[in-house]
Amino acid sequence: MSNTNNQIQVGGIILCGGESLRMNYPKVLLPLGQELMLQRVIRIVSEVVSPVIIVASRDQELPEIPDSIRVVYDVNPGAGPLPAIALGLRELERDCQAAFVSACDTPLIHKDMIQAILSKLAEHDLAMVREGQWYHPLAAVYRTSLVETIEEMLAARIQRPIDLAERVNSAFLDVEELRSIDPQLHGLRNINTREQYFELLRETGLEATTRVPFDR
Ligand SMILES: Nc1nc2c(ncn2[C@@H]2O[C@H](COP(=O)(O)OP(=O)(O)OP(=O)(O)O)[C@@H](O)[C@H]2O)c(=O)[nH]1
Repeated sequence: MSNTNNQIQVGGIILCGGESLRMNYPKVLLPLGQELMLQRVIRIVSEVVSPVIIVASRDQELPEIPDSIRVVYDVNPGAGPLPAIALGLRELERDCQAAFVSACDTPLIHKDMIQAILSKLAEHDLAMVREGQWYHPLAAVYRTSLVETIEEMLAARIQRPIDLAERVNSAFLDVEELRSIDPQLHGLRNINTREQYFELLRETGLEATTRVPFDR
């Protein structure tokens, strides 16, 4: 397992405190074969970085997760990704110089994509996937030293991760570059609706081994 980037320690932060409104079912608990969605994302992210922490909402149900995975809870539930990222960076700052940040709803995330993002960091403060005019702040690596800047932004009610990317020394991994290792960009595909979930089960062949918790 490699968890360093130019000799720095890189941890992982998985955000899972969203409301899952479009799914109308907790995404972290969605079965995918023998695993639940969050268990799968934890497994894959943990293959590349360590330690891995979860940022959750205090009242949400979580699946069983390995003892090595710490869970921290949103201070203001539903405040969105940037406060959750700040919380995760604070939690990791003693052990790590940077953290790979992921959503919990990108089940096809893979090792090669995470490593490609980490390799963009070099001397930058942040490395993020860019898709045309869109950015993927939850497919990105952030230095833990950014936490003060993020907290200042939040205090000024600036909440968009892209505003952070524009303020600091950022590197971008263009999706076209990513296509050389992941032509369909599976690693970025997020599952928000039941339709997308069923499509995923069909396309991956997981349908046969998955006990779906709601009617089709
Ligand atoms: N800890 C934490 N995670 C969040 C928060 N908001 C979103 N996330 C996570 O960020 C990722 C992307 O979230 P969205 O795509 O907006 O999904 P969502 O909020 O879960 O679902 P919708 O309610 O359908 O929008 C998911 O992994 C969410 O769990 C938050 O306020 N706190």
